[in-house]
Amino acid sequence: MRAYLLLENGVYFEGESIGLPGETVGEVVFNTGMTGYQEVLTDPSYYGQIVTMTYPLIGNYGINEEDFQSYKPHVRGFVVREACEKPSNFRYKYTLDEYLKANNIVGIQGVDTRALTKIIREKGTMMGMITLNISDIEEKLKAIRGHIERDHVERVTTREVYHIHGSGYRVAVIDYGIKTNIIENLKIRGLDITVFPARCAAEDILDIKPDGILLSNGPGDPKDAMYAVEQVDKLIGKVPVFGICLGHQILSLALGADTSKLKYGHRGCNHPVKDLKSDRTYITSQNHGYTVIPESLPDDVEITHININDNTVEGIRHKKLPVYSVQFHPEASPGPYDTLYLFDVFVDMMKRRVADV
Ligand SMILES: NC(=O)CC[C@H](N)C(=O)O
Repeated sequence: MRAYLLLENGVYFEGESIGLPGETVGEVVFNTGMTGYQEVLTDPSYYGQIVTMTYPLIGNYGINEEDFQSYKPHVRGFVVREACEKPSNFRYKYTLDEYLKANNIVGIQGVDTRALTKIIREKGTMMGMITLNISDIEEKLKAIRGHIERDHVERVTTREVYHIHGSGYRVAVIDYGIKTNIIENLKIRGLDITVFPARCAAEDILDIKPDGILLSNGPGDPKDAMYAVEQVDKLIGKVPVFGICLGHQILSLALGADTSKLKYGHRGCNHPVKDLKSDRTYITSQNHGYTVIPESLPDDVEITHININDNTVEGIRHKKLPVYSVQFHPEASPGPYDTLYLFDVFVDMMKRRVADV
């Protein structure tokens, strides 16, 4: 079946429908990972976005039961050059097309994803639509341009508080749209985990007497989650706080800094990030469209990591309090394990604090 990807500037691409044959509107972004499409599909941070993969063959190792980053796909739409119909992998359970169909995700293949990516790189991220016909293009452009969403985090956060028993330090996790592998990395370290919804109150978190607090990744503009910023502000200085991606942005806002939108974001598995203290460069997994403005950081907060490609802020730390965060994804999934040690830094902070008290 024929399908189209229509961009808000009127440019469109013709292709073939994959997944649910239908119509969908979202922010069109690109991911440069050569693998990891299953993790990308199910990462809640992509909620509301039509994701295009720049690697031309997607689905070649299928979809398995082990690599999901949440219980369902959260992308608004999926764009590929070629969707592989005959995957080959011992873990493979579903083809990409089967998985998209089973989860009502609209997709398109046969798109010149290189040309599409060049447009986004030149003009910046824009809204778009996957649709089965473009006969009434003006109407569709109106729908695309008028599409506004502001409650991304509330759509993906947990509804209820839940607990995962562990024998180690007690960690409160605020779920803004958390990826499974972040929880997995806390579990591996034996931590006792309580996960709270995004709209939880700081008092409820402090009630469980946590040894540390983790602020998760999540979708959308951090400034749409000012309710979260207000609560995090009350938590700073109480116990160690570790922020990842959206958690890093929310923490930065709570510390008094400001954020802005990047032209086309960082999404992929090979973004070089320099740890300014050790002077080492790590290869990181990234998925973000917003960034912390360096000049806006208060004096008592220092930049710990920068992106080597564009010098944007990739990590911060409070100079006196046990508070730090990173813009990239130390939990990988997809991507390299270079920065898993950041979870050990968190455990160390809790250890030192407990020893101090
Ligand atoms: N992965 C994330 O947590 C993304 C953070 C935020 N939604 C951004 O796009 O910048």
